Amino acid sequence: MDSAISVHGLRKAYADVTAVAGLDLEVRKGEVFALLGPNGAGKTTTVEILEGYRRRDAGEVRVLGEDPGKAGAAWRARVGIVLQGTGEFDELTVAEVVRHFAGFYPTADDPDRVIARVGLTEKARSRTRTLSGGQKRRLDVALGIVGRPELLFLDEPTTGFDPEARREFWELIRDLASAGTTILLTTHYLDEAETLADRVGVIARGELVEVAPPSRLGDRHRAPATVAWRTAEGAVEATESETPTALVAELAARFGGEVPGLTVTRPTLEDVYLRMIGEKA
Ligand SMILES: Nc1ncnc2c1ncn2[C@@H]1O[C@H](COP(=O)(O)OP(=O)(O)OP(=O)(O)O)[C@@H](O)[C@H]1O
Repeated sequence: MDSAISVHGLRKAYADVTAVAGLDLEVRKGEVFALLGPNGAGKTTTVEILEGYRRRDAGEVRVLGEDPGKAGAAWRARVGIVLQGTGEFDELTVAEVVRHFAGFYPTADDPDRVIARVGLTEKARSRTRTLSGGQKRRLDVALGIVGRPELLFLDEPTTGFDPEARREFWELIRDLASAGTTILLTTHYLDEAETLADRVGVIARGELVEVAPPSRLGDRHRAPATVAWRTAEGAVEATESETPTALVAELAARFGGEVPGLTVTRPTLEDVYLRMIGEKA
C-alpha cells in the first residue's frame, strides 16, 4: 500500500454550512503534500477528520491503513499532530513539556535532540509562558515530532514566524521528509507550498479543485511568458510570447546587445492559485 492517506467522498456539514462537500484525496507515503485554500474552504475540517478529532458525515477515510474515527492508541502513536498552542503548560519549562509528551510514545525521540532541532536549546529551561509567539510555535512543532511520527500533520505551521525562523522551519521539514516522514500541511503562504511540497491540492468550497506539483498547477509550465523591456524613449513595453527565447534574441538584435530593463516572467503559483479560487467563487 503506497497511500499514507486515502479519502473518497468525504462530507461534513455544521448545521446548514457544508464545510466539506465530497472530497477525494490521496497522499502518498513519503511525500510532502500542501493543502491550499481560502479562509473557510474546509482545510481544517478535513485535516481534523484525518487526525481523528472530528466525525465525518459520509465518505471513506484511511490514514496509515486505518479509519481515524475508530483507530486506537497504537495508530495515534504513529501520527504526529502540530496543534495550535499548548497554553495549559504555561508554568512548565520547554524541556519539561517536551519530556512530558515524550512519555506518551513507545519510541520517542530524545527530548534534548528534539528541542535542538526546533532551535529552542537556549530556551529549554524557560517557562513556556515567557516564549515569544514564534518560539511557542516551535514548541508546538517539537511536541508534534517527539514521537517520531510516520505521518505529520501541520496546520498553518509558520504563521507568526519571522523570516529566519521560517527558513529554519523549512529545513526541519526537509530533514523530516528526507528521513521518510509523510507530511500533510495547510498553509496560506504560497512560497511555503512551493518550496516544501511535492504536490499541492487546492480546496475551494469543500472540494478539491486540483492536485499537481507546484510547478505544474493550473498548467503553469505551459503558460506563455511575459517579456518586458524599456524602449529607447524609456517606456516599458510588455508582450506575451509562446517563444520568449526567440523574442529575446530578436530584441537583442534590435538593440544591438543588452536589452534595457529586460524581464521574462511566467505566472507565479500565486497567480494560478488566485485564478483558480476566483473561478470557484
Ligand atoms: N465547529 C464548527 N461549527 C460550525 N461551523 C464550523 C465549525 N468549524 C468550521 N465551521 C465552518 O465550516 C467551514 C470550513 O471551515 P474550516 O475551518 O474547515 O476552513 P479552513 O479552510 O480551515 O479555513 P481557514 O483558512 O480560515 O483556517 C467554514 O464555513 C466554517 O465557518
